[in-house]
Amino acid sequence: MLRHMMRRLVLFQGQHQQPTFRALRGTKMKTPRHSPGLALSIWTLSSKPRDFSQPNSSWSPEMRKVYDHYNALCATDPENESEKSPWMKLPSYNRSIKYATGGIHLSKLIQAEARLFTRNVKEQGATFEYVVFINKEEKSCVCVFQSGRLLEGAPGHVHGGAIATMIDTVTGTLAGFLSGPIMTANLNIDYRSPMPLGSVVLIHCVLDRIERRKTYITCKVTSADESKLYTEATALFVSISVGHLFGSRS
Ligand SMILES: CCCCCCCCCCCCCCCC(=O)SCCNC(=O)CCNC(=O)[C@H](O)C(C)(C)COP(=O)(O)OP(=O)(O)OC[C@H]1O[C@@H](n2cnc3c(N)ncnc32)[C@H](O)[C@@H]1OP(=O)(O)O
Repeated sequence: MLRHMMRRLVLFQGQHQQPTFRALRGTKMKTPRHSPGLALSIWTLSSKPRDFSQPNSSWSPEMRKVYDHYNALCATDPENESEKSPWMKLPSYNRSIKYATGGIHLSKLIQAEARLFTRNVKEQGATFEYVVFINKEEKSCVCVFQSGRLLEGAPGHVHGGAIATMIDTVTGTLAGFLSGPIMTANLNIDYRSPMPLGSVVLIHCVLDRIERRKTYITCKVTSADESKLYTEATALFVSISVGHLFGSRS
């Protein structure tokens, strides 16, 4: 049954689509088309998992302020309803499989105890608090990230591995949004200044280019007011078939 359901995963290509999923009848898995168009993966069942990117009591006033700023950009102007905002807030689940409609059911069948690295601690605010906003027209995104006390590296500062995790997550989210199922093939990071623990930073990512199965993303991490540069990175994601994750490359 599981194999049958996995076979029904297909890719959906369409400019300016909201991240909703649609039942398709294809039985063969397809690899994504490699244009900068937006691509989303789909399953056939439907259900709504918990969105971890909603504001919570651990958020500092600064985190809330920046979130409110980008959230407002997502709203459609009531005086010009025909013009939809290019910005959208992405939901955030505790397993990537849950992005697919029906994924909440599959997540109970496939390694039910597994959790996304960045969403695996119950205590709010202790590790990674973040929200990703995508700009569909610019093929870019901004992540508002507040680091928690359990992410310490150098005293009082965020661990470089935690920063790398967030860069991988946000560049990977943009690449996945644009190109469908992908895996990180290469990540280059320059740490420019130490990031204070507990601070709110912005992770800005933009599509550099897509070449065949390769999606290249560039990334900058700055302070919330964008005056200070913390980190710069480039990332390469390679499109995969779902079979790549389940032992078959067909
Ligand atoms: C609304 C929905 C939004 C979506 C919302 C999703 C949200 C969800 C949140 C979580 C987001 C987390 C994102 C984290 C994602 C990981 O962290 S993934 C974990 C870390 N990565 C891995 O474990 C990958 C391990 N490596 C592999 O599996 C394989 O090496 C790869 C990367 C799939 C490539 O293997 P392959 O498919 O056999 O491809 P291959 O033919 O070797 O290479 C294809 C092309 O890529 C090039 N290439 C491959 N590797 C490299 C490399 N290292 N350097 C340079 N070039 C390379 C090749 O030269 C080739 O180039 P061309 O010939 O086309 O020019």
